[in-house]
Amino acid sequence: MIATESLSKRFPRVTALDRLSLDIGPGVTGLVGANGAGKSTLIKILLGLSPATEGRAAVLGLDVATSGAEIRERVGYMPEHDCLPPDVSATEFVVHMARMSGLPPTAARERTADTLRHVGLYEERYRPIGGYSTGMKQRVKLAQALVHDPQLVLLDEPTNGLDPVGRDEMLGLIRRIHTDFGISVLVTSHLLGELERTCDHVVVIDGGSLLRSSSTKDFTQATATLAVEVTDSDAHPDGTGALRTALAAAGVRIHEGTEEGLPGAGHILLLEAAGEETYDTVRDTVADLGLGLVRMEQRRHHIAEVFRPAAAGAAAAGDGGHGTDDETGTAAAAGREVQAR
Ligand SMILES: Nc1ncnc2c1ncn2[C@@H]1O[C@H](COP(=O)(O)OP(=O)(O)OP(=O)(O)O)[C@@H](O)[C@H]1O
Repeated sequence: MIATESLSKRFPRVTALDRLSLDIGPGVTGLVGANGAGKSTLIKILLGLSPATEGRAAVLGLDVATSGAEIRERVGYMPEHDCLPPDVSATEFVVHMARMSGLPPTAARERTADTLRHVGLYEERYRPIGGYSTGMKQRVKLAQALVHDPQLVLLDEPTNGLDPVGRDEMLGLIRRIHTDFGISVLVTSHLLGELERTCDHVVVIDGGSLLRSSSTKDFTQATATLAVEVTDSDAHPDGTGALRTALAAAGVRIHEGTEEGLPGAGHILLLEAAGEETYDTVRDTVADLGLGLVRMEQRRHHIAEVFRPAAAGAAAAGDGGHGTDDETGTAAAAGREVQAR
């Protein structure tokens, strides 16, 4: 779908993209990076709207340097910033955009009705956009990107300014663009966590350079790590410490990593699960010590944790689904930590 080779964009005072090489296939791909990481610059180059300083890029097999118009015919674009005319209705605006994309009048009206219904704006479609909420405006921007039935859409920060409910709804819509219509998606965000739920593949950039590109599954793969939390007792006022010593004596490997920032951090032991018998060893050891077992669960990575220093070498870092803040840090902060290692 998208391929770049040593792509750079230099402005007089700043390098927005620095020898970026990417290969993005079909499906939903997240492009994550902090403000200023170079996401919007990359999108503008991919649309043929802004020339690269050096390197090459192709979208749907078309060279961005020579085939900008053909690319824009086949690709939808949802810009980051508010760019909607306040005095016209969603229907008028989206029909206009469909006509601009080359659809004949009847097809433009039909596609507009279908697309506005898909983004959940059917009832309000005749009201002027100026009276819309941020969430509704984002939906209009999404509708105009989809109306000409593109093969690929580039969505620049579509969840910007939305409250948590609006953000979840937008992420659901984005997912369905691919599942319902087979349209591939490149979606940018500065929030690592929201891409984890929405994307098949995640690309992380910082300072215009590639930090990592891999499937969401690889980012978040299940690890053979057990998290164990126990109560203290009169005999063992530091239950966690007593369990640590006893398990180490029983030959269980204990990870050094902790779960900073998570509820119960400091009381949770992270162990290597060598097999089924590790579960039995933990259960028996907890019982022998007379402690209460609060929980024992296998851990998964969250994307954000891939970038935490504590995660280095400790596949341990992770969360079983209770309380990791999906928005922990930005890609840039994360990236700097990665680079620092
Ligand atoms: N036309 C321009 N002239 C000069 N510098 C620019 C221009 N466009 C972008 N930049 C700079 O290039 C860098 C990358 O900007 P870009 O907008 O691509 O980042 P971004 O990841 O999309 O961030 P944001 O989410 O804030 O839009 C920033 O330092 C920005 O200030």
